[in-house]
Amino acid sequence: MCRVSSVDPNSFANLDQLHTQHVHLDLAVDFQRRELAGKARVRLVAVASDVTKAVLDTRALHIDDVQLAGHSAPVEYALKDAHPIYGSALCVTLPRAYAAGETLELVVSYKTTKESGALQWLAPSQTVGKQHPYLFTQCQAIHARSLAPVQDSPAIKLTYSASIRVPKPLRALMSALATGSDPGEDGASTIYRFEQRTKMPSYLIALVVGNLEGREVGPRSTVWSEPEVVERAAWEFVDTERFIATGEALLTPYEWGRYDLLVLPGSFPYGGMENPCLTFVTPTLLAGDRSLVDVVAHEIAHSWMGNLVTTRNWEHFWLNEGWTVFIERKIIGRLRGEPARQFSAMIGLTGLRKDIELFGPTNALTALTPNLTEVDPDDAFSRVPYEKGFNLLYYLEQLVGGPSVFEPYMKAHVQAFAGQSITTAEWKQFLYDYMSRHHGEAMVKTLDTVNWHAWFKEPGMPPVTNEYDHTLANACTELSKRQAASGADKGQFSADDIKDFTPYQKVLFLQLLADSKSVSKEKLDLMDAIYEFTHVVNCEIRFAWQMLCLHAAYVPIYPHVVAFVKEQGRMKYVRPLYR
Ligand SMILES: CC/C=C\C/C=C\C[C@@H](O)/C=C/C=C/C=C\[C@@H](O)CCCC(=O)O
Ligand SMILES: [Zn+2]
Repeated sequence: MCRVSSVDPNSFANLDQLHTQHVHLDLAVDFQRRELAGKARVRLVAVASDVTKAVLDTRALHIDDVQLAGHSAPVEYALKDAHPIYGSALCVTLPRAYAAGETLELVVSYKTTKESGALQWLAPSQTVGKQHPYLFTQCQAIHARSLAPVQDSPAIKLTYSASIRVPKPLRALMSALATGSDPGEDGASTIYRFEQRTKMPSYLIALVVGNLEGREVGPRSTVWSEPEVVERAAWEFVDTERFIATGEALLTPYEWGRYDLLVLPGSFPYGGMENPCLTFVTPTLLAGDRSLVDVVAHEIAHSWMGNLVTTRNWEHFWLNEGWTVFIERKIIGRLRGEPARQFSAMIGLTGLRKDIELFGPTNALTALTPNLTEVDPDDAFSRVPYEKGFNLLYYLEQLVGGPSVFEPYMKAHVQAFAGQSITTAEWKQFLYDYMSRHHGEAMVKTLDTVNWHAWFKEPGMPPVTNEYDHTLANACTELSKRQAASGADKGQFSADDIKDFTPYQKVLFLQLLADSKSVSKEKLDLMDAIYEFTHVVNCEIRFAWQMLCLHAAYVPIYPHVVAFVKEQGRMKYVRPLYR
Protein backbone atom coordinates (compact mmCIF):
# COMPACT_ATOMS: atom_id res chain seq x y z
CA MET A 1 0.00 0.00 0.00
CA CYS A 2 1.14 3.61 -0.63
CA ARG A 3 1.15 6.65 1.63
CA VAL A 4 -1.72 9.12 1.21
CA SER A 5 -0.86 12.53 -0.16
CA SER A 6 0.22 15.29 2.20
CA VAL A 7 -2.14 17.62 0.31
CA ASP A 8 -5.19 15.36 0.43
CA PRO A 9 -5.77 12.60 3.00
CA ASN A 10 -8.14 10.88 0.56
CA SER A 11 -5.72 10.44 -2.36
CA PHE A 12 -2.60 8.32 -2.97
CA ALA A 13 -1.39 10.52 -5.85
CA ASN A 14 1.99 12.29 -5.48
CA LEU A 15 0.31 15.69 -5.72
CA ASP A 16 3.35 17.50 -4.36
CA GLN A 17 5.40 16.33 -7.37
CA LEU A 18 3.06 16.14 -10.35
CA HIS A 19 -0.07 18.00 -11.43
CA THR A 20 -2.46 16.77 -14.11
CA GLN A 21 -2.95 19.25 -16.92
CA HIS A 22 -5.28 17.31 -19.23
CA VAL A 23 -7.01 13.94 -19.40
CA HIS A 24 -8.29 12.40 -22.63
CA LEU A 25 -10.66 9.45 -22.35
CA ASP A 26 -11.17 7.13 -25.31
CA LEU A 27 -13.78 4.66 -24.13
CA ALA A 28 -16.33 2.19 -25.46
CA VAL A 29 -19.52 1.62 -23.48
CA ASP A 30 -20.54 -2.04 -23.31
CA PHE A 31 -23.99 -2.52 -21.77
CA GLN A 32 -23.81 -6.34 -22.06
CA ARG A 33 -20.67 -6.55 -19.98
CA ARG A 34 -21.53 -3.42 -17.98
CA GLU A 35 -18.04 -2.14 -18.63
CA LEU A 36 -16.18 0.84 -20.04
CA ALA A 37 -13.01 -0.15 -21.88
CA GLY A 38 -10.33 1.88 -23.61
CA LYS A 39 -7.56 4.31 -22.81
CA ALA A 40 -6.97 7.27 -20.51
CA ARG A 41 -4.19 9.64 -21.59
CA VAL A 42 -3.09 11.64 -18.56
CA ARG A 43 -0.78 14.61 -19.20
CA LEU A 44 1.14 15.67 -16.10
CA VAL A 45 3.56 18.46 -15.33
CA ALA A 46 6.31 18.09 -12.75
CA VAL A 47 6.02 20.68 -9.96
CA ALA A 48 9.13 19.51 -8.08
CA SER A 49 12.61 18.52 -9.14
CA ASP A 50 13.80 14.94 -9.63
CA VAL A 51 10.40 13.33 -10.08
CA THR A 52 10.89 9.63 -10.72
CA LYS A 53 7.44 8.19 -10.22
CA ALA A 54 3.84 9.00 -11.05
CA VAL A 55 1.10 7.75 -8.75
CA LEU A 56 -2.51 7.76 -9.95
CA ASP A 57 -5.61 6.87 -7.96
CA THR A 58 -7.66 3.90 -9.12
CA ARG A 59 -10.41 1.86 -7.58
CA ALA A 60 -11.94 -1.32 -8.98
CA LEU A 61 -10.24 -0.81 -12.36
CA HIS A 62 -8.64 -3.58 -14.39
CA ILE A 63 -5.36 -2.17 -15.72
CA ASP A 64 -4.23 -3.81 -19.00
CA ASP A 65 -1.16 -1.73 -19.78
CA VAL A 66 0.63 1.54 -19.01
CA GLN A 67 2.81 3.38 -21.52
CA LEU A 68 4.63 6.68 -21.60
CA ALA A 69 3.70 8.61 -24.74
CA GLY A 70 6.73 9.01 -27.02
CA HIS A 71 8.62 6.10 -25.40
CA SER A 72 8.69 2.74 -27.16
CA ALA A 73 10.17 0.82 -24.23
CA PRO A 74 7.69 -0.73 -21.75
CA VAL A 75 7.14 1.22 -18.56
CA GLU A 76 7.37 -0.41 -15.15
CA TYR A 77 4.21 -0.06 -13.09
CA ALA A 78 2.47 -1.68 -10.11
CA LEU A 79 -1.11 -1.65 -8.95
CA LYS A 80 -0.81 -1.58 -5.17
CA ASP A 81 -3.02 -3.51 -2.73
CA ALA A 82 -6.47 -2.03 -2.43
CA HIS A 83 -7.16 0.26 0.49
CA PRO A 84 -10.77 -0.39 1.57
CA ILE A 85 -11.78 3.25 1.06
CA TYR A 86 -9.24 4.86 -1.22
CA GLY A 87 -8.64 2.05 -3.72
CA SER A 88 -5.38 0.96 -5.36
CA ALA A 89 -2.55 3.33 -6.17
CA LEU A 90 -1.20 2.88 -9.69
CA CYS A 91 2.54 3.52 -9.25
CA VAL A 92 4.46 4.13 -12.44
CA THR A 93 8.27 4.18 -12.39
CA LEU A 94 9.42 6.87 -14.80
CA PRO A 95 12.38 6.00 -17.07
CA ARG A 96 14.26 9.10 -15.90
CA ALA A 97 14.00 11.95 -13.41
CA TYR A 98 11.77 14.83 -14.50
CA ALA A 99 12.61 18.41 -13.60
CA ALA A 100 10.04 21.00 -12.52
CA GLY A 101 8.11 22.26 -15.55
CA GLU A 102 8.65 19.15 -17.70
CA THR A 103 5.58 17.32 -18.91
CA LEU A 104 4.86 13.65 -19.53
CA GLU A 105 1.86 11.71 -20.77
CA LEU A 106 0.79 8.36 -19.35
CA VAL A 107 -1.38 6.19 -21.57
CA VAL A 108 -3.30 3.70 -19.47
CA SER A 109 -5.32 0.93 -21.15
CA TYR A 110 -8.00 -0.27 -18.74
CA LYS A 111 -11.50 -1.54 -18.10
CA THR A 112 -13.96 -0.70 -15.40
CA THR A 113 -15.38 -3.56 -13.30
CA LYS A 114 -18.64 -4.42 -11.58
CA GLU A 115 -17.28 -2.75 -8.41
CA SER A 116 -16.55 0.60 -10.10
CA GLY A 117 -18.62 2.74 -7.76
CA ALA A 118 -18.87 5.79 -10.04
CA LEU A 119 -20.94 3.84 -12.55
CA GLN A 120 -24.63 3.20 -12.20
CA TRP A 121 -25.82 0.75 -14.88
CA LEU A 122 -29.58 0.60 -15.27
CA ALA A 123 -31.55 -2.16 -16.96
CA PRO A 124 -34.31 -0.95 -19.33
CA SER A 125 -36.87 -1.74 -16.60
CA GLN A 126 -35.21 0.90 -14.38
CA THR A 127 -35.77 3.67 -16.92
CA VAL A 128 -38.91 5.61 -17.75
CA GLY A 129 -39.14 4.30 -21.32
CA LYS A 130 -38.37 0.65 -20.35
CA GLN A 131 -36.81 0.05 -23.80
CA HIS A 132 -33.14 0.92 -23.47
CA PRO A 133 -30.40 0.51 -20.88
CA TYR A 134 -28.94 3.60 -19.22
CA LEU A 135 -25.64 4.53 -17.61
CA PHE A 136 -24.83 7.49 -15.41
CA THR A 137 -21.83 8.37 -13.27
CA GLN A 138 -21.46 10.13 -9.91
CA CYS A 139 -17.84 10.95 -9.12
CA GLN A 140 -18.08 13.24 -6.08
CA ALA A 141 -16.35 12.80 -3.77
CA ILE A 142 -13.72 10.13 -4.59
CA HIS A 143 -15.33 7.93 -7.24
CA ALA A 144 -13.65 9.40 -10.36
CA ARG A 145 -10.82 6.93 -9.67
CA SER A 146 -13.24 4.09 -10.46
CA LEU A 147 -14.12 5.66 -13.82
CA ALA A 148 -10.54 6.40 -14.92
CA PRO A 149 -7.02 6.38 -13.45
CA VAL A 150 -6.52 9.99 -12.33
CA GLN A 151 -5.04 12.14 -9.60
CA ASP A 152 -8.38 12.02 -7.83
CA SER A 153 -8.13 15.06 -5.63
CA PRO A 154 -9.94 18.41 -5.82
CA ALA A 155 -6.49 19.98 -5.32
CA ILE A 156 -5.83 19.29 -9.00
CA LYS A 157 -7.57 21.29 -11.74
CA LEU A 158 -7.54 19.77 -15.21
CA THR A 159 -9.13 20.16 -18.61
CA TYR A 160 -10.44 17.04 -20.30
CA SER A 161 -11.63 15.67 -23.62
CA ALA A 162 -13.28 12.39 -24.55
CA SER A 163 -14.37 10.09 -27.35
CA ILE A 164 -17.16 7.82 -26.19
CA ARG A 165 -18.45 4.97 -28.35
CA VAL A 166 -22.03 4.00 -27.52
CA PRO A 167 -24.41 1.50 -29.11
CA LYS A 168 -27.04 2.95 -31.44
CA PRO A 169 -29.54 4.54 -30.92
CA LEU A 170 -28.23 5.77 -27.57
CA ARG A 171 -26.62 9.17 -26.99
CA ALA A 172 -23.74 10.13 -24.70
CA LEU A 173 -23.46 13.44 -22.85
CA MET A 174 -20.68 14.62 -20.56
CA SER A 175 -19.82 17.46 -18.19
CA ALA A 176 -18.20 19.21 -21.15
CA LEU A 177 -19.04 20.84 -24.45
CA ALA A 178 -20.19 18.40 -27.14
CA THR A 179 -17.86 18.82 -30.12
CA GLY A 180 -19.39 16.38 -32.61
CA SER A 181 -20.20 12.77 -33.34
CA ASP A 182 -19.36 10.17 -36.01
CA PRO A 183 -20.95 6.87 -36.94
CA GLY A 184 -18.84 3.96 -35.67
CA GLU A 185 -17.18 1.90 -38.42
CA ASP A 186 -19.08 -1.19 -37.14
CA GLY A 187 -22.38 0.41 -38.22
CA ALA A 188 -23.88 -0.32 -34.79
CA SER A 189 -22.39 2.49 -32.73
CA THR A 190 -21.89 6.25 -32.56
CA ILE A 191 -18.79 7.99 -31.29
CA TYR A 192 -19.49 11.20 -29.36
CA ARG A 193 -16.74 13.73 -28.74
CA PHE A 194 -16.42 16.21 -25.87
CA GLU A 195 -14.13 18.93 -24.59
CA GLN A 196 -14.01 20.66 -21.23
CA ARG A 197 -11.81 23.70 -21.73
CA THR A 198 -12.16 25.24 -18.28
CA LYS A 199 -9.94 23.71 -15.61
CA MET A 200 -11.93 21.65 -13.12
CA PRO A 201 -11.37 18.95 -10.49
CA SER A 202 -11.67 15.22 -11.33
CA TYR A 203 -14.86 14.78 -9.28
CA LEU A 204 -16.68 16.82 -11.91
CA ILE A 205 -16.00 14.35 -14.73
CA ALA A 206 -19.43 12.95 -15.62
CA LEU A 207 -20.93 10.73 -18.29
CA VAL A 208 -24.47 9.69 -19.13
CA VAL A 209 -25.56 7.27 -21.86
CA GLY A 210 -29.18 6.57 -22.63
CA ASN A 211 -32.15 7.27 -24.82
CA LEU A 212 -31.89 11.05 -24.44
CA GLU A 213 -33.72 13.92 -26.00
CA GLY A 214 -33.23 17.65 -25.49
CA ARG A 215 -35.38 20.79 -25.45
CA GLU A 216 -33.85 24.23 -25.59
CA VAL A 217 -35.01 26.40 -22.67
CA GLY A 218 -32.64 29.35 -22.93
CA PRO A 219 -29.85 30.93 -24.98
CA ARG A 220 -27.25 28.60 -23.41
CA SER A 221 -29.44 25.89 -21.92
CA THR A 222 -30.99 22.63 -23.10
CA VAL A 223 -32.92 20.31 -20.81
CA TRP A 224 -32.14 16.63 -21.51
CA SER A 225 -34.01 13.54 -20.37
CA GLU A 226 -35.68 10.43 -21.67
CA PRO A 227 -38.23 11.45 -24.33
CA GLU A 228 -41.18 10.49 -22.11
CA VAL A 229 -40.23 13.20 -19.58
CA VAL A 230 -38.66 15.91 -21.72
CA GLU A 231 -41.67 18.21 -22.17
CA ARG A 232 -42.45 18.25 -18.44
CA ALA A 233 -38.78 18.77 -17.64
CA ALA A 234 -38.41 21.69 -20.07
CA TRP A 235 -41.52 23.34 -18.61
CA GLU A 236 -40.28 22.94 -15.03
CA PHE A 237 -36.85 24.48 -15.72
CA VAL A 238 -37.84 27.33 -17.98
CA ASP A 239 -36.41 29.91 -15.53
CA THR A 240 -32.86 28.57 -15.77
CA GLU A 241 -31.51 31.60 -17.65
CA ARG A 242 -32.84 34.00 -14.99
CA PHE A 243 -30.89 32.09 -12.35
CA ILE A 244 -27.67 32.16 -14.39
CA ALA A 245 -28.04 35.88 -15.12
CA THR A 246 -28.63 36.59 -11.42
CA GLY A 247 -25.51 34.59 -10.54
CA GLU A 248 -23.55 36.64 -13.07
CA ALA A 249 -24.87 39.90 -11.61
CA LEU A 250 -23.80 38.81 -8.14
CA LEU A 251 -20.42 37.37 -9.13
CA THR A 252 -18.58 37.21 -12.48
CA PRO A 253 -19.51 36.26 -16.07
CA TYR A 254 -20.52 32.61 -16.49
CA GLU A 255 -17.38 30.80 -17.72
CA TRP A 256 -18.54 27.39 -18.84
CA GLY A 257 -20.22 28.22 -22.14
CA ARG A 258 -23.32 26.08 -21.80
CA TYR A 259 -25.51 25.34 -18.82
CA ASP A 260 -27.60 22.26 -19.69
CA LEU A 261 -29.69 20.18 -17.32
CA LEU A 262 -30.10 16.40 -17.36
CA VAL A 263 -33.12 14.88 -15.61
CA LEU A 264 -32.10 11.34 -14.68
CA PRO A 265 -34.14 8.25 -13.94
CA GLY A 266 -35.54 7.99 -10.40
CA SER A 267 -32.56 6.16 -8.92
CA PHE A 268 -30.26 9.20 -9.10
CA PRO A 269 -29.27 9.55 -5.43
CA TYR A 270 -29.01 13.33 -5.06
CA GLY A 271 -31.20 16.37 -5.66
CA GLY A 272 -28.65 17.67 -8.10
CA MET A 273 -24.98 17.36 -9.00
CA GLU A 274 -23.16 20.37 -10.38
CA ASN A 275 -21.38 18.63 -13.28
CA PRO A 276 -20.09 21.53 -15.42
CA CYS A 277 -22.02 22.32 -18.60
CA LEU A 278 -24.52 19.59 -17.64
CA THR A 279 -26.07 19.64 -14.16
CA PHE A 280 -27.57 16.27 -13.21
CA VAL A 281 -30.92 16.45 -11.37
CA THR A 282 -33.38 14.04 -9.83
CA PRO A 283 -36.82 13.70 -11.43
CA THR A 284 -38.28 14.40 -7.96
CA LEU A 285 -37.87 18.08 -8.86
CA LEU A 286 -40.64 17.71 -11.44
CA ALA A 287 -43.39 18.97 -9.17
CA GLY A 288 -45.44 20.36 -12.05
CA ASP A 289 -45.48 23.84 -10.46
CA ARG A 290 -41.81 24.94 -10.69
CA SER A 291 -41.72 25.08 -6.89
CA LEU A 292 -38.61 22.93 -6.37
CA VAL A 293 -36.26 24.73 -8.72
CA ASP A 294 -34.18 26.19 -5.92
CA VAL A 295 -32.06 23.05 -6.41
CA VAL A 296 -31.26 24.43 -9.88
CA ALA A 297 -30.34 27.81 -8.33
CA HIS A 298 -28.02 25.81 -6.03
CA GLU A 299 -26.36 23.92 -8.89
CA ILE A 300 -25.96 27.14 -10.89
CA ALA A 301 -24.30 28.78 -7.87
CA HIS A 302 -21.73 25.95 -7.99
CA SER A 303 -20.62 27.30 -11.38
CA TRP A 304 -18.60 29.76 -9.28
CA MET A 305 -18.44 28.20 -5.81
CA GLY A 306 -16.97 24.71 -6.08
CA ASN A 307 -16.46 24.45 -9.82
CA LEU A 308 -14.40 27.61 -10.31
CA VAL A 309 -13.18 28.13 -6.73
CA THR A 310 -12.70 24.63 -5.37
CA THR A 311 -11.94 23.09 -2.00
CA ARG A 312 -8.32 21.88 -1.77
CA ASN A 313 -9.44 18.60 -0.21
CA TRP A 314 -12.68 17.23 1.26
CA GLU A 315 -11.91 18.62 4.73
CA HIS A 316 -12.72 22.09 3.37
CA PHE A 317 -15.88 20.96 1.57
CA TRP A 318 -17.78 23.80 3.26
CA LEU A 319 -15.98 26.20 0.89
CA ASN A 320 -17.92 24.53 -1.94
CA GLU A 321 -21.23 23.97 -0.23
CA GLY A 322 -21.56 26.71 2.41
CA TRP A 323 -20.70 29.31 -0.24
CA THR A 324 -23.01 27.69 -2.77
CA VAL A 325 -25.96 27.73 -0.36
CA PHE A 326 -25.13 31.36 0.42
CA ILE A 327 -25.20 32.30 -3.30
CA GLU A 328 -28.27 30.10 -3.96
CA ARG A 329 -30.14 32.05 -1.28
CA LYS A 330 -28.87 35.37 -2.67
CA ILE A 331 -30.35 34.33 -6.04
CA ILE A 332 -33.65 33.32 -4.37
CA GLY A 333 -33.68 36.63 -2.48
CA ARG A 334 -33.12 38.61 -5.69
CA LEU A 335 -35.84 36.76 -7.60
CA ARG A 336 -38.48 36.09 -4.91
CA GLY A 337 -37.74 38.67 -2.24
CA GLU A 338 -35.86 38.79 1.06
CA PRO A 339 -38.56 36.96 3.09
CA ALA A 340 -38.11 33.93 0.80
CA ARG A 341 -34.33 33.97 1.46
CA GLN A 342 -34.92 34.27 5.20
CA PHE A 343 -37.44 31.44 5.13
CA SER A 344 -35.03 29.18 3.24
CA ALA A 345 -32.29 29.98 5.80
CA MET A 346 -34.66 29.11 8.63
CA ILE A 347 -35.59 25.75 7.06
CA GLY A 348 -31.87 25.13 6.53
CA LEU A 349 -31.13 25.74 10.22
CA THR A 350 -33.79 23.19 11.20
CA GLY A 351 -32.14 20.70 8.81
CA LEU A 352 -28.76 21.39 10.39
CA ARG A 353 -30.19 20.72 13.87
CA LYS A 354 -31.61 17.40 12.66
CA ASP A 355 -28.34 16.22 11.11
CA ILE A 356 -26.35 17.20 14.20
CA GLU A 357 -28.82 15.25 16.35
CA LEU A 358 -28.44 12.28 14.01
CA PHE A 359 -24.62 12.32 14.02
CA GLY A 360 -24.51 13.29 17.72
CA PRO A 361 -23.52 16.78 18.94
CA THR A 362 -20.03 15.67 19.94
CA ASN A 363 -19.34 13.76 16.73
CA ALA A 364 -16.11 15.16 15.21
CA LEU A 365 -17.65 14.94 11.73
CA THR A 366 -20.05 17.76 12.66
CA ALA A 367 -17.11 20.23 12.78
CA LEU A 368 -17.03 22.56 9.78
CA THR A 369 -13.52 21.39 8.86
CA PRO A 370 -13.38 17.77 10.04
CA ASN A 371 -10.33 15.52 9.95
CA LEU A 372 -10.94 13.02 7.12
CA THR A 373 -7.84 10.86 7.54
CA GLU A 374 -8.96 7.25 7.04
CA VAL A 375 -12.55 8.48 6.59
CA ASP A 376 -14.73 7.89 3.55
CA PRO A 377 -16.03 11.34 2.52
CA ASP A 378 -19.37 9.69 1.68
CA ASP A 379 -19.69 8.71 5.36
CA ALA A 380 -18.93 12.28 6.46
CA PHE A 381 -21.59 13.78 4.20
CA SER A 382 -24.33 15.73 5.98
CA ARG A 383 -25.95 19.17 5.93
CA VAL A 384 -23.17 20.50 8.19
CA PRO A 385 -20.89 21.93 5.44
CA TYR A 386 -23.98 23.35 3.71
CA GLU A 387 -25.78 24.94 6.62
CA LYS A 388 -23.06 25.60 9.19
CA GLY A 389 -21.09 27.07 6.28
CA PHE A 390 -24.05 29.21 5.24
CA ASN A 391 -24.58 30.35 8.83
CA LEU A 392 -20.94 31.41 9.14
CA LEU A 393 -21.16 33.49 5.95
CA TYR A 394 -24.52 34.98 6.94
CA TYR A 395 -23.12 35.88 10.36
CA LEU A 396 -20.05 37.48 8.75
CA GLU A 397 -22.24 39.45 6.35
CA GLN A 398 -24.15 40.96 9.28
CA LEU A 399 -20.96 41.51 11.28
CA VAL A 400 -19.13 43.49 8.59
CA GLY A 401 -22.06 45.78 7.84
CA GLY A 402 -24.46 43.90 5.57
CA PRO A 403 -24.72 43.18 1.83
CA SER A 404 -23.27 46.52 0.73
CA VAL A 405 -19.94 45.46 2.24
CA PHE A 406 -20.17 41.69 1.83
CA GLU A 407 -21.40 41.41 -1.76
CA PRO A 408 -18.43 43.26 -3.32
CA TYR A 409 -16.19 41.03 -1.16
CA MET A 410 -17.77 37.81 -2.44
CA LYS A 411 -17.23 38.94 -6.04
CA ALA A 412 -13.59 39.74 -5.21
CA HIS A 413 -13.27 36.28 -3.61
CA VAL A 414 -14.29 34.63 -6.91
CA GLN A 415 -12.03 36.92 -8.95
CA ALA A 416 -9.09 36.16 -6.69
CA PHE A 417 -9.48 32.38 -6.59
CA ALA A 418 -11.10 31.38 -9.91
CA GLY A 419 -9.27 28.37 -11.33
CA GLN A 420 -7.70 27.53 -7.95
CA SER A 421 -8.27 25.04 -5.14
CA ILE A 422 -8.06 26.62 -1.72
CA THR A 423 -8.05 25.83 2.00
CA THR A 424 -10.02 27.47 4.79
CA ALA A 425 -6.84 29.26 5.94
CA GLU A 426 -6.41 30.82 2.47
CA TRP A 427 -10.09 31.80 2.41
CA LYS A 428 -9.74 33.47 5.81
CA GLN A 429 -6.50 35.26 4.90
CA PHE A 430 -8.14 36.76 1.82
CA LEU A 431 -11.18 37.85 3.86
CA TYR A 432 -8.87 39.67 6.30
CA ASP A 433 -6.76 41.18 3.50
CA TYR A 434 -9.79 42.37 1.57
CA MET A 435 -11.56 43.87 4.59
CA SER A 436 -8.39 45.56 5.78
CA ARG A 437 -7.68 46.98 2.29
CA HIS A 438 -11.22 48.25 1.68
CA HIS A 439 -12.50 49.02 5.18
CA GLY A 440 -9.45 49.60 7.37
CA GLU A 441 -8.11 48.39 10.70
CA ALA A 442 -11.41 48.78 12.55
CA MET A 443 -12.85 46.04 10.35
CA VAL A 444 -9.92 43.77 11.15
CA LYS A 445 -10.72 44.26 14.84
CA THR A 446 -14.32 43.37 14.08
CA LEU A 447 -13.22 40.15 12.37
CA ASP A 448 -11.02 39.37 15.38
CA THR A 449 -14.17 39.10 17.51
CA VAL A 450 -15.19 35.95 15.58
CA ASN A 451 -14.64 32.71 17.48
CA TRP A 452 -12.91 31.07 14.51
CA HIS A 453 -11.84 28.01 16.44
CA ALA A 454 -15.39 27.23 17.50
CA TRP A 455 -16.78 27.78 14.00
CA PHE A 456 -14.27 25.48 12.34
CA LYS A 457 -13.09 22.95 14.87
CA GLU A 458 -15.84 22.41 17.43
CA PRO A 459 -18.55 19.85 16.75
CA GLY A 460 -22.26 20.55 17.17
CA MET A 461 -24.36 23.61 16.44
CA PRO A 462 -22.60 26.86 15.44
CA PRO A 463 -21.29 29.12 18.22
CA VAL A 464 -23.64 31.88 17.05
CA THR A 465 -27.36 31.41 16.44
CA ASN A 466 -28.49 33.67 13.61
CA GLU A 467 -31.99 35.11 13.86
CA TYR A 468 -34.04 34.85 10.69
CA ASP A 469 -37.14 36.79 9.76
CA HIS A 470 -40.29 34.81 10.58
CA THR A 471 -42.74 36.50 8.20
CA LEU A 472 -43.37 33.42 6.05
CA ALA A 473 -43.04 31.00 8.96
CA ASN A 474 -45.64 32.62 11.21
CA ALA A 475 -48.66 31.23 9.38
CA CYS A 476 -47.14 27.73 9.50
CA THR A 477 -46.41 27.96 13.22
CA GLU A 478 -49.88 29.28 13.95
CA LEU A 479 -51.67 26.52 12.00
CA SER A 480 -49.47 23.75 13.42
CA LYS A 481 -50.18 24.97 16.97
CA ARG A 482 -53.92 25.07 16.30
CA GLN A 483 -53.83 21.60 14.76
CA ALA A 484 -51.71 20.14 17.56
CA ALA A 485 -53.93 21.62 20.26
CA SER A 486 -57.30 20.69 18.79
CA GLY A 487 -59.01 17.33 18.99
CA ALA A 488 -59.93 15.18 16.04
CA ASP A 489 -63.03 17.10 15.11
CA LYS A 490 -63.03 18.89 11.78
CA GLY A 491 -64.95 21.98 13.01
CA GLN A 492 -62.51 24.86 12.63
CA PHE A 493 -60.31 23.46 9.78
CA SER A 494 -60.70 23.51 6.00
CA ALA A 495 -58.60 23.32 2.83
CA ASP A 496 -58.51 27.13 2.92
CA ASP A 497 -56.04 26.91 5.85
CA ILE A 498 -53.22 26.14 3.44
CA LYS A 499 -54.48 27.44 0.11
CA ASP A 500 -52.08 30.42 0.16
CA PHE A 501 -49.11 28.43 1.51
CA THR A 502 -46.12 27.88 -0.75
CA PRO A 503 -45.01 24.23 -0.96
CA TYR A 504 -42.17 24.95 1.48
CA GLN A 505 -44.62 26.53 3.94
CA LYS A 506 -46.61 23.30 3.80
CA VAL A 507 -43.40 21.41 4.50
CA LEU A 508 -42.62 23.59 7.52
CA PHE A 509 -46.17 23.18 8.83
CA LEU A 510 -45.78 19.36 8.62
CA GLN A 511 -42.31 19.42 10.20
CA LEU A 512 -43.57 21.51 13.10
CA LEU A 513 -46.38 19.04 13.68
CA ALA A 514 -43.89 16.18 13.58
CA ASP A 515 -41.72 18.01 16.13
CA SER A 516 -44.72 18.54 18.42
CA LYS A 517 -44.97 14.73 18.72
CA SER A 518 -48.62 15.13 19.66
CA VAL A 519 -50.44 14.13 16.50
CA SER A 520 -52.90 11.27 16.89
CA LYS A 521 -53.94 8.82 14.18
CA GLU A 522 -57.43 10.34 14.23
CA LYS A 523 -55.91 13.77 13.65
CA LEU A 524 -53.93 12.43 10.67
CA ASP A 525 -57.14 10.90 9.24
CA LEU A 526 -58.81 14.25 9.56
CA MET A 527 -55.92 16.26 8.13
CA ASP A 528 -55.68 13.97 5.12
CA ALA A 529 -59.39 14.30 4.49
CA ILE A 530 -59.06 18.10 4.50
CA TYR A 531 -55.62 18.75 2.96
CA GLU A 532 -55.18 15.59 0.82
CA PHE A 533 -51.47 15.20 1.52
CA THR A 534 -51.24 11.45 0.80
CA HIS A 535 -51.72 11.92 -2.94
CA VAL A 536 -49.73 15.13 -3.36
CA VAL A 537 -47.26 15.17 -6.32
CA ASN A 538 -44.72 17.56 -4.79
CA CYS A 539 -42.04 15.26 -3.32
CA GLU A 540 -40.99 17.65 -0.52
CA ILE A 541 -44.54 17.74 0.82
CA ARG A 542 -45.03 14.04 0.19
CA PHE A 543 -41.86 13.26 2.15
CA ALA A 544 -42.72 15.59 5.07
CA TRP A 545 -46.22 14.08 5.29
CA GLN A 546 -44.93 10.51 5.18
CA MET A 547 -42.35 11.25 7.90
CA LEU A 548 -45.05 12.78 10.12
CA CYS A 549 -47.28 9.74 9.57
CA LEU A 550 -44.48 7.24 10.20
CA HIS A 551 -43.56 8.96 13.48
CA ALA A 552 -47.19 8.55 14.53
CA ALA A 553 -47.24 4.88 13.36
CA TYR A 554 -50.11 5.77 11.04
CA VAL A 555 -50.64 2.45 9.25
CA PRO A 556 -52.63 3.72 6.21
CA ILE A 557 -49.49 5.54 5.00
CA TYR A 558 -47.34 2.38 4.85
CA PRO A 559 -48.18 1.31 1.25
CA HIS A 560 -47.60 4.88 0.07
CA VAL A 561 -44.18 4.97 1.75
CA VAL A 562 -43.30 1.66 0.09
CA ALA A 563 -44.38 3.09 -3.28
CA PHE A 564 -42.31 6.27 -2.72
CA VAL A 565 -39.08 4.48 -1.81
CA LYS A 566 -39.53 2.16 -4.79
CA GLU A 567 -40.11 4.85 -7.39
CA GLN A 568 -37.10 7.06 -6.58
CA GLY A 569 -33.73 6.77 -4.88
CA ARG A 570 -32.97 10.28 -3.68
CA MET A 571 -31.08 9.69 -0.45
CA LYS A 572 -32.58 12.79 1.15
CA TYR A 573 -35.95 10.99 1.13
CA VAL A 574 -35.08 7.32 1.06
CA ARG A 575 -32.69 7.16 4.00
CA PRO A 576 -34.90 8.85 6.64
CA LEU A 577 -37.92 6.88 5.44
CA TYR A 578 -36.06 3.57 5.82
CA ARG A 579 -34.64 4.67 9.15
C1 LIG B 1 -17.31 16.85 5.33
C2 LIG B 1 -17.77 16.04 4.19
C3 LIG B 1 -16.77 15.98 3.15
C4 LIG B 1 -16.93 15.58 1.95
C5 LIG B 1 -18.15 15.00 1.41
C6 LIG B 1 -18.19 15.23 -0.05
C7 LIG B 1 -18.94 14.50 -0.85
C8 LIG B 1 -19.74 13.40 -0.32
C9 LIG B 1 -20.50 12.60 -1.28
O1 LIG B 1 -21.35 11.76 -0.53
C10 LIG B 1 -21.19 13.30 -2.40
C11 LIG B 1 -22.11 14.22 -2.27
C12 LIG B 1 -22.81 14.77 -3.41
C13 LIG B 1 -23.77 15.67 -3.26
C14 LIG B 1 -24.52 16.20 -4.36
C15 LIG B 1 -25.56 17.01 -4.19
C16 LIG B 1 -26.10 17.47 -2.88
O2 LIG B 1 -26.11 18.88 -2.84
C17 LIG B 1 -27.47 16.93 -2.66
C18 LIG B 1 -28.08 17.30 -1.36
C19 LIG B 1 -29.23 16.41 -0.98
C20 LIG B 1 -30.39 16.44 -1.95
O3 LIG B 1 -30.93 17.53 -2.19
O4 LIG B 1 -30.79 15.39 -2.44
ZN1 LIG C 1 -24.07 21.64 -3.64
